[in-house]
Amino acid sequence: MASAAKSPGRPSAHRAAIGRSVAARLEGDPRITRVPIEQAEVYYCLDFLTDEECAVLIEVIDAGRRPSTLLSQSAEPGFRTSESCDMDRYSPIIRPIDERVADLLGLEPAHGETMQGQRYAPSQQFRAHHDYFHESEPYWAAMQGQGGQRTWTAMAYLNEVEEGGATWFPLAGIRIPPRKRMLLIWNNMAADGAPNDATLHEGMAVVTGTKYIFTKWFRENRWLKTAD
Ligand SMILES: O=C(O)CCC(=O)C(=O)O
Ligand SMILES: [Fe+2]
Repeated sequence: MASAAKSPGRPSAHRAAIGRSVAARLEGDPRITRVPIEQAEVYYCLDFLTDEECAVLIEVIDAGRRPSTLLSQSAEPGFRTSESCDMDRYSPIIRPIDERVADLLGLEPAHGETMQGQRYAPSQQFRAHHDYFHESEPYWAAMQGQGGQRTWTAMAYLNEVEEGGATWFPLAGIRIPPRKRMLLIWNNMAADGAPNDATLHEGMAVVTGTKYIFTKWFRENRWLKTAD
């Protein structure tokens, strides 16, 4: 997930096809709006969650939170200071939400990694990074056997944040302030199926309040090992 490498990966017809089919599904959904930028495919769905779902998800995150981790060993201190929580996809609370996200995108739930909750207290942040894997990094060999590249990201905001905590895409030139119940969705790949550098994004530091989100990353192939 380091952001410095020059060539993060090669074009892929398979990923390009996933990109086209998800984009077509999102474009055909009246609840979804595309952010008007050319550099990347970014969409949002305003009231994806109910207030009740947000409240329960926050409880789950608070009960299971631990310091967030990074794949890349080379990140500087302070790069990702939030707390995270792996959410049990088979729990009666998480499963329907998890499957609703996959259905919205038209992707197999089995391609989705475990949903991750994130909590940011004041000053906590996740500095600019890509969600896709850099295919020149040592971790890539292992990732290929676990579903391959990350294609789409879906991220939900679970509360209003008093100040700070926007999701900033510095290369695409957009800054999304947290908005309770909203799902933000983007394609980490370019039209040719190669990683899209313009999807670089940052979870900006929270200034006042606490920020809760969940993140759902989808792989190009099946991520779940077991039949479900
Ligand atoms: O906190 C945010 O707004 C961004 C989080 C993020 O980029 C991630 O979890 O991959
Ligand atoms: Fe991210």
